Amino acid sequence: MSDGASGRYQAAYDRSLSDPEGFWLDAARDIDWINPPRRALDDANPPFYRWFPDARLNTCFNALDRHVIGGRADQTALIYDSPVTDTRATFTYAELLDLVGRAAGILQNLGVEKGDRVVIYLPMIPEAVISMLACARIGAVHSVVFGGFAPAELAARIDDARPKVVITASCGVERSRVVPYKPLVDDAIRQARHRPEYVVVVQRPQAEADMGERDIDWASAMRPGTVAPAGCVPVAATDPLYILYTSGTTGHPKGIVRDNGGHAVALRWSMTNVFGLQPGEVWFTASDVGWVVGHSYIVYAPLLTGCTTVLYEGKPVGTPDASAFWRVVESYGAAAMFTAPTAFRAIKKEDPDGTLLAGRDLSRLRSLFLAGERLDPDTWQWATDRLGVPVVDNWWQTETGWPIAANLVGLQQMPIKPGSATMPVPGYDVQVLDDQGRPAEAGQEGAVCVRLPLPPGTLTTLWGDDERYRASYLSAFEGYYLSGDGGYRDDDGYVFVMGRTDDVINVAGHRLSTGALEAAIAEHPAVAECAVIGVADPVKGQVPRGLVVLKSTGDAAQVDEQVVREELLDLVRRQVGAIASLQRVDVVVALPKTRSGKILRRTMRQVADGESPATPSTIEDPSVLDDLAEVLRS
Ligand SMILES: CCC(=O)SCCNC(=O)CCNC(=O)[C@H](O)C(C)(C)COP(=O)(O)OP(=O)(O)OC[C@H]1O[C@@H](n2cnc3c(N)ncnc32)[C@H](O)[C@@H]1OP(=O)(O)O
Repeated sequence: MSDGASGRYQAAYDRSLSDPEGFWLDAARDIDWINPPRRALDDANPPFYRWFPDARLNTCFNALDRHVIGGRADQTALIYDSPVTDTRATFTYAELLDLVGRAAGILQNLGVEKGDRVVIYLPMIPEAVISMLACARIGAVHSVVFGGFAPAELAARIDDARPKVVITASCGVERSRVVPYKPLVDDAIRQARHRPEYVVVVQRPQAEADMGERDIDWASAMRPGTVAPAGCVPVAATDPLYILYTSGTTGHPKGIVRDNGGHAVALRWSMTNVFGLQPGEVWFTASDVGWVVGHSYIVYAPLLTGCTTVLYEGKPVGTPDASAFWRVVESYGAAAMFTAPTAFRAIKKEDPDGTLLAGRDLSRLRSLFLAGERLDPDTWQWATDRLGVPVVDNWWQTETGWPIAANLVGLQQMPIKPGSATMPVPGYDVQVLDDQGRPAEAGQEGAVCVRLPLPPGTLTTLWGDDERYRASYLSAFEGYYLSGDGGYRDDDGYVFVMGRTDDVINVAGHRLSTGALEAAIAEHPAVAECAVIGVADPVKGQVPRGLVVLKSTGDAAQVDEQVVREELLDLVRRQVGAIASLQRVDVVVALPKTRSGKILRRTMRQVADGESPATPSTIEDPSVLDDLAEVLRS
């Protein structure tokens, strides 16, 4: 081990694995409990572990009420900064508590009770934060769906979560267009088998929505005096706080279940020990509340810590230019910022010399954190040179909810190695395993796994599907959580994560299933077979590319290939969403497959990325791959 992995970090890490009870019961002291935990881990039913099994709390109380009671009533809790609507607003802890209490009261009046689900399909507006906390306040389970998903994807989530209420807005505002959300919700409910009882609508002036019988106007319902604020409903630490859907290898999304108690303890601990933030400081995460980074580090962790959090409705470039982030950091005196590498690649492309930083006072910024996809060394170097603060890569997933590997600047900053997320975070016993499940040598690539039990705050199961949870994550290697990412650890124990080992792709930090994109393409009547692969892109990391084989008989045989290509691009946008837009579609004669019929997507991706992979020994017909090489490399 290098000096970097000694001292405070190593002591905390070792204790977290040798004495998880003591470690996490100590961390739990930073949370206000109704019944404090006497035990940390319940391991009576492996592989289903539960944290703080005898404790009760309310997550919203910890995020709001206790700060108001404890003297932060007049401190800004939330800053809303929206360059796309030219709006800025601030909410103190007392104001946010008042709004959340009223929103929770509305939900209760609509019959939402502890354990009921509420789907939230909102853009980056304060009502998104208010709605999440309102659910937490009454013990309801929220499921936020990213606004870039199309109605069919929203419908799949509605059918799985079976919400009593959907909360939406009349529209979202993108860089160059207004996206009406309400018609998308109406369409999704038409497509879904489950019928939510009510849709609560935040009307925005950029595009007002038509209201129907089941629709409730947010502003009228929230008017002071109209609704009694709801109090905090006690829940078990093991009760679900939220479901967040993520892409798996098939088209059917996986509902990650997060509990209340483990989540509150882990996020509060991470905010100070991983990210180095203290109560009262300003924190800026540029992501979306529809992703786990938004859940954990726009909403819950900063508010559980008593920080001020920035909710930014804009882009890194184009709203209005590549100085947008610097303006926000300067305006609010952010102590740290968190975003995805793709955002920095976009800024670097627009302003390679960082000229737009000139004259900006970023003196309060101590660190920049980047996660959501691999941080390439070039982008790390560019950000480090321009900002002059530690640029900290951290690796984690929707499933874990908080970092698995990071440079823990709050606990002990370690030397940075570009391309590495640094060391495993306390609580995570990270192991790289070879095909046979044996520990890989230092420097040898393998499957990045975490020995069970996972620490508090990580997924407890998949919503309504324990068996899929087991099959997806726990069956590859007995006693380990399979992350789905490949990578290695070097001689110093540093973790290098290189990318997915399955058919999940990462486009601009958005995790997408090639299966979902292929399902959309397969709906076209002229398509006989198809494959989607993620190919390297200098800004978005990866972009999806389609390869289709057309039917050779019947009406479909007469189609114009160019027309089909355009229809397929449109079909994917309509079925999955704009974030999944195919970079291009090629019509090919055949797709390379194994003798058992599995399409060789990984091999095609490697060829498309300019690599020369060995032809797999299981290939059915090597000439198919040879014939495709030119198309893939084009
Ligand atoms: C560690 C755990 C995790 O991994 S959690 C996931 C972390 N990932 C992230 O935080 C995502 C980071 N990426 C981003 O924030 C964006 O991609 C950034 C970098 C800002 C670029 O945004 P943008 O230029 O819009 O490109 P994009 O590829 O995201 O979008 C493509 C098309 O989709 C649209 N879109 C996007 N968001 C929405 C939305 N909320 N509602 C409606 N539409 C949306 C965009 O407008 C864009 O459309 P178009 O193709 O231009 O017509």
